[in-house]
Amino acid sequence: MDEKSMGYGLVEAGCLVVDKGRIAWVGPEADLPVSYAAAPRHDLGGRLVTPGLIDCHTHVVFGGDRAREFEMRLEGADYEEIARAGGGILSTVRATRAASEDDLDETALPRVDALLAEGVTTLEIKSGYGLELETELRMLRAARRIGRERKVSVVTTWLAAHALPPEYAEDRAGYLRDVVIAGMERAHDEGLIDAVDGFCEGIAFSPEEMAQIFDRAAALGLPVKLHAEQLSDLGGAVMAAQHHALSVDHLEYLGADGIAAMAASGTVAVLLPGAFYTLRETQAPPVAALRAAGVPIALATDCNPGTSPLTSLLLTMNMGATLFRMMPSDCLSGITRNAARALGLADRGVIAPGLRADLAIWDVTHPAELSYRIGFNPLHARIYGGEIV
Ligand SMILES: O=C(O)CC[C@@H]1NC(=O)NC1=O
Ligand SMILES: [Fe+3]
Repeated sequence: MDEKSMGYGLVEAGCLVVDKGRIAWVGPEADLPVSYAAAPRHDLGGRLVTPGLIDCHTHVVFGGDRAREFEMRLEGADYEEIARAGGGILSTVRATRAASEDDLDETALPRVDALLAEGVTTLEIKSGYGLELETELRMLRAARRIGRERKVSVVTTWLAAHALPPEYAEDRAGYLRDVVIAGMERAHDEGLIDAVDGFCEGIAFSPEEMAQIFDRAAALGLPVKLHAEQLSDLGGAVMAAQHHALSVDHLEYLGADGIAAMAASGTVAVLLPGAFYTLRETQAPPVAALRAAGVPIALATDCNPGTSPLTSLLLTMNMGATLFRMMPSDCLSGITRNAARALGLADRGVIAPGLRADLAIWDVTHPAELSYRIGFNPLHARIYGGEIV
């Protein structure tokens, strides 16, 4: 089977030139320009080279864990019983509010290291477990610190519109005004956020509430993205596309109007099979309709303690193929080119001259192995900004 015909864009017997952290040239070794003939060489032994992996949707910074809740669900407890027993998002909020920046950094690093071990070179990290200003800011400082402590690019996202905290149970408008919007302005002033997100769902925030937040984000020059149509179709994707969102994420219940709006706005569909799997959801996102409409499709771990305690983009690709029927070449694009697009990053995600030399080198005989194998990591080496790390 001709691998090129499977949409990988493979270059056989290829060669690439790295200069000052950027890709200077890429192509068949036989075509290497003479000017590079004397450059120092690393023989990769014919191994597969892909762009470095990009996890474009994670909640990897948080306090505590939800393992007991996992047991309760298996014992048959429903969402209400778990909430009454102090479970759910708000149990992570309590643990995160009680955690210092050091605690948040130290507990996130093992999760981040698991992702880097599979070739991740860019990582998106959201706030959203503070639901009050100081903790939201502390989460984001921990996220920025991870980008200094590890050879990885960290992109941060404001997600105070994740859930309504108990202290605002009777005052939604006050929470949006005094925490979500005022906090977004403060985080932006401190250079702590690169984008704004929200959870648009019956148990969280409405499209109308999210539109208020997105209007303010646009005034600050911040791009937006949205968790939408995960459990129902409230029209969040249509609203997000009307606000030129970088991406809309989850999308199990996305309808034709949302697909059309995303196609028109160039918004990326970020699919999160880890949450679909953990919640034992039965409604898969409309992958074929998204492809037919030309909507770029990305995949991400959605690493979070409640619905997707997943720290493997390789397993995420396998789930995208097996659960959502995506082709392995589309799964690979979903964690490279389209994931970069979901973050608004035009300088990575593809191996091309001028782009960052963020690369992953693999011990596989066929690119499809990256989606095919379950629980096996064939990474040979990770290259970040042109350096083997
Ligand atoms: O349960 C949690 O901790 C997060 C749930 C997670 N957040 C969201 O917006 N959708 C989800 O599945
Ligand atoms: Fe999420």
